[in-house]
Amino acid sequence: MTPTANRSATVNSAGKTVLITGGTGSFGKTMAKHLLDQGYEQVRIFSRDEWKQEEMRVRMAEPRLRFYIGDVRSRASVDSAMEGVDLVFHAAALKQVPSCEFFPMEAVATNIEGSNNVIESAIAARAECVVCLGTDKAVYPINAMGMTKALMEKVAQSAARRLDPGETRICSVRYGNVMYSRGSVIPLFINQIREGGPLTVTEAAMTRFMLPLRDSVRLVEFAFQNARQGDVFIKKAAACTIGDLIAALQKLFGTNVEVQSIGLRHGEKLHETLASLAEVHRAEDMGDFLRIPMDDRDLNYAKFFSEGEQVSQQLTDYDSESTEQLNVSEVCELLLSLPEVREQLDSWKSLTNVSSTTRDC
Ligand SMILES: O=c1ccn([C@@H]2O[C@H](COP(=O)(O)OP(=O)(O)O[C@H]3O[C@H](CO)[C@@H](O)[C@H](O)[C@H]3O)[C@@H](O)[C@H]2O)c(=O)[nH]1
Repeated sequence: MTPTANRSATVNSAGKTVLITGGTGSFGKTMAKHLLDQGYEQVRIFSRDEWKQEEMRVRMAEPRLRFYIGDVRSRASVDSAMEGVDLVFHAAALKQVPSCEFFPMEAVATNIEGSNNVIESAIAARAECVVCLGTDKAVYPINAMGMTKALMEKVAQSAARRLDPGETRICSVRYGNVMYSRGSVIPLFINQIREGGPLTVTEAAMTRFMLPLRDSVRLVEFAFQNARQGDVFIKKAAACTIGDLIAALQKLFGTNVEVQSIGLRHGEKLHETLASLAEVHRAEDMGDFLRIPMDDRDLNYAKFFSEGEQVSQQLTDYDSESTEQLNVSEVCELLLSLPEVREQLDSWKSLTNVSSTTRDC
């Protein structure tokens, strides 16, 4: 990989309309606020849950925000929100590993067919760019969530391959665990600490990439500013073990609650991979980001045979075991940079009168 400078094309937000599918989730809410701050003309939130939309409407009280009830599984409902849209951030998905294991066809319907609906609708409406939000679990996938998100990338690239220059640009991003996202382990552990334990650990040696929500917004923004047809972007990220995450939380909250081992859940990996060796080989190093270009050969493989790719022996997968590892103090620092964790700590301190904790990590 040869590093190139970060290119951040300046984006003219004036007069632009953005559609965010799954817009009431953690990513959607943060991205919507960011886009409004950037001066976008209209931000459309597309999702299934009217109550979450109502909450967001009241809390943000912003006339440039528009709400559309719909489901990516229904092309008609996507089409009705797509008219006049310039940029699409496709975040709607089934993301919980265990539930996708038990209901794989639901994951197929939302993550694959739903993504196809969003992409085809955007192309038909002549949108400028679609960014599909993916996951590290799509690389060497072993669970239904990762498999369906891997196929979302393939659907995006097959559409990208048939488009002409000047038509809608289709790209994807992959990221690892978003810290404090809904249903994820950090809010779960904090809750368990507040209730006096036990902390349920699957496997202390497991590693996960740790990405603050603000970095997922940066990644998506970087993607639409820099995407060429069919690209996949990742943001370089540090990782830590789940054991160190627990140690950091105990340290911050000044507790020593019992830790109970529950074993790996269905479809879990010990370590996650953001880019496979073959992808690292093709990737363009863009500073904090990697661009993985799509393989744009057509079906006529024979003519490329003599140019077959050689993968260097020195390269490895870009995974959560070999990336930069955070120690307990560094995990504390990262946790303290999250407003949600600081809020939890403040209320915990006022409840317990514990003055120990935090800033001495
Ligand atoms: O009670 C628990 C629950 C989880 N874990 C571990 O904590 C880590 C993180 O778990 P979790 O926050 O549930 O995330 P993942 O299962 O890794 O998947 C998340 O991260 C993905 C990106 O990699 C997203 O796409 C998914 O939506 C999101 O659920 C994993 O190692 C789990 O084994 C525990 O130790 N104890």
